[in-house]
Amino acid sequence: MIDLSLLALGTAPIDPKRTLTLSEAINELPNLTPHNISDATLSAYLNALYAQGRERHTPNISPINTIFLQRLLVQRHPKRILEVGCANGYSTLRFWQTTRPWQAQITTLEVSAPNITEAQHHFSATGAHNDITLHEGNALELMPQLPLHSFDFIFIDARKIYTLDFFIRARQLATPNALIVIDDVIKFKDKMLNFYDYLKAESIDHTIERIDDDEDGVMLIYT
Ligand SMILES: C[S@@+](CC[C@H](N)C(=O)[O-])C[C@H]1O[C@@H](n2cnc3c(N)ncnc32)[C@H](O)[C@@H]1O
Repeated sequence: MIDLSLLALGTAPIDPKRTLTLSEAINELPNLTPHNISDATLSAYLNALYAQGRERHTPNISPINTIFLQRLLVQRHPKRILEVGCANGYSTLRFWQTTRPWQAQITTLEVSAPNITEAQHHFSATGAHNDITLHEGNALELMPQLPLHSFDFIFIDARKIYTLDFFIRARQLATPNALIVIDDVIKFKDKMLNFYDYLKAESIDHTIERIDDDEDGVMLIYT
């Protein structure tokens, strides 16, 4: 388990109990250009987006996983991030929130049309659209079209049975010394057994971080 006391980021704390609805959060956006959205306002917006996602059973990264990933980003300062599977854009916006100080560019891939529409809406509402590029379609087809060796942080969180296929493509897109993070590797291990077999067969070093008690865990692979 992760020691919560180690996770302070120096940003507004995540309070998943905050009771703003998403429309209230949108109304709270200050009358500034979206790019100037404050971290506290962005946090309130994202807490509301997360709460709405829970109601709709959107499988967003959990609050503790969010903090874990944000901490990784702060440690590694990636300049070009690739995400496979953004759903409503929650995790993408958390990545953006964290990397705004050094203006990382984020590319995210999503296949579901309703999710694409929703994510684009939230990227625009927060002003993140200048730093986030959403490619629409099947990541298995999109990834080979992206520039090789160009992403220094890659987060894989799409259809679990294709984890091995995403990973093989991700390795080709990763820079030297990149970090590839694969979500849900404990909870859905049975859906990615060929991926585990591949890691073993290829002797690929990996570590698994157990994030919370419901068996949510991420795998970290350094290239
Ligand atoms: C677990 S959700 C992503 C959640 C998001 N990362 C978050 O934490 O906010 C998985 C997403 O991957 C998308 N997806 C599944 N298979 C995909 C594929 N082959 N290509 C692109 N997106 C895919 C789904 O439509 C879904 O929105």
